[in-house]
Amino acid sequence: MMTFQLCNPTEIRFGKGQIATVGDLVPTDARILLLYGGGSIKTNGVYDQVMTALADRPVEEFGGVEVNPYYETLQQAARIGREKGVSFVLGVGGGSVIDAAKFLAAMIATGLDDPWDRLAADPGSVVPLPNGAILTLPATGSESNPVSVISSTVRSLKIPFASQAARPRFAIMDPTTMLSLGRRQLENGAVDAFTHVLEQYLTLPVNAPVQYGFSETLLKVLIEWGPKLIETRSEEACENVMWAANQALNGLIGAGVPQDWSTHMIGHAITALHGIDHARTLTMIMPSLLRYKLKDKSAMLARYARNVWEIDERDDGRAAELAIERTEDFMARMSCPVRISQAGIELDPQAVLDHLQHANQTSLGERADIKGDDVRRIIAMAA
Ligand SMILES: NC(=O)c1ccc[n+]([C@@H]2O[C@H](COP(=O)([O-])OP(=O)(O)OC[C@H]3O[C@@H](n4cnc5c(N)ncnc54)[C@H](O)[C@@H]3O)[C@@H](O)[C@H]2O)c1
Repeated sequence: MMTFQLCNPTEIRFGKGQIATVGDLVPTDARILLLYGGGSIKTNGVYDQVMTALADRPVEEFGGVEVNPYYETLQQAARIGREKGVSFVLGVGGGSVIDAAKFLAAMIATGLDDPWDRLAADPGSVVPLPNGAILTLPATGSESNPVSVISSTVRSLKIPFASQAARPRFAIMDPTTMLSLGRRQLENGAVDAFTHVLEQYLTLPVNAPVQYGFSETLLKVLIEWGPKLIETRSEEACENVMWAANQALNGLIGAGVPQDWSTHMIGHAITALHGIDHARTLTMIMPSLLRYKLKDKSAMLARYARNVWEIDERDDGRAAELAIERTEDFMARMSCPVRISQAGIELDPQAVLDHLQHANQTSLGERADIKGDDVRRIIAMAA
């Protein structure tokens, strides 16, 4: 196992009715900035639940955070936050809003009107305001992890920023908030969580049976309950997908193991260039990337084939191929594109490479050996 440090101080409150307890979690002297997105929280009752729970507390609001949140919008929110003397940021929404809340907490703390370069250079150098999360869409794990993925229109970039100090103080996860989600968002959520597990699991094998066993359970839960969630939206399905998506990216399964993230970095470039939903950019790239790296990843792919897909095949290479086929089938069953053309776009590989260059992501993968020409070949395979 590789050495690791793991500290996840986010307090989780999971289950129906937990939003009512948010007042116990925000410091009593806090001036709160409630951050939200397109307004679904105002029609599905979540906003009312939050405001009722915080009825006697000073709350400022900022709505309109976009899907794939824009830095330029957050600059406006930061100005308001500073003017109003905000001391706590509460993100209520999906991964976009929660990423935005964490990043905004750092932006306000810098005291700068344009802190992009400072935060891009070293996000951990800023002690952000404390923040909390009320999750309404399970997918990203953002509610208890240190990452914010932020887009900039001015820079035409979408990049991740990671700061341990930005982890939310608490994450409230009420699976009943998922009942107002559209089918596409549910599909996206389940496959996004699925790819998060794969990017931490399908790498170089090390001595990590705990992490691998946990990953395999999460994958099996998502394979079973993802389609059930779409078909039934049952209470059980909402609970299982919400909890699996959180556990998929809260630091635990990635501790002590090599990680890949190349599909995500290419996917971020595709969203920046074509505005495609995050999860769908992953499914259109990942099967081809796994095929391209089949040899390097064959030991873990073969383990995945046997332990997750129950493929009875003695030859590792063949088992790996079959596991990729099953992965692709699962993504297609979740109505996600597994080829770039299925998303109706023409992707310019050079534009993707330029994005990766600007984002300082020129050596991808667990071995840092996926370079520009490899990305071109993967995109050609995924066409
Ligand atoms: N922080 C991380 O570790 C991490 C990991 C993966 C992805 N991301 C980023 O997260 C973003 C995607 O987040 P997401 O997939 O959670 O989706 P999202 O937050 O972008 O939300 C998608 C849509 O669902 C709507 N929505 C949210 N909750 C709803 C509800 N309960 N009812 C009805 N509508 C609702 C939103 O308003 C939005 O229109 C991307 O920018 C992606 O890059 C972050």
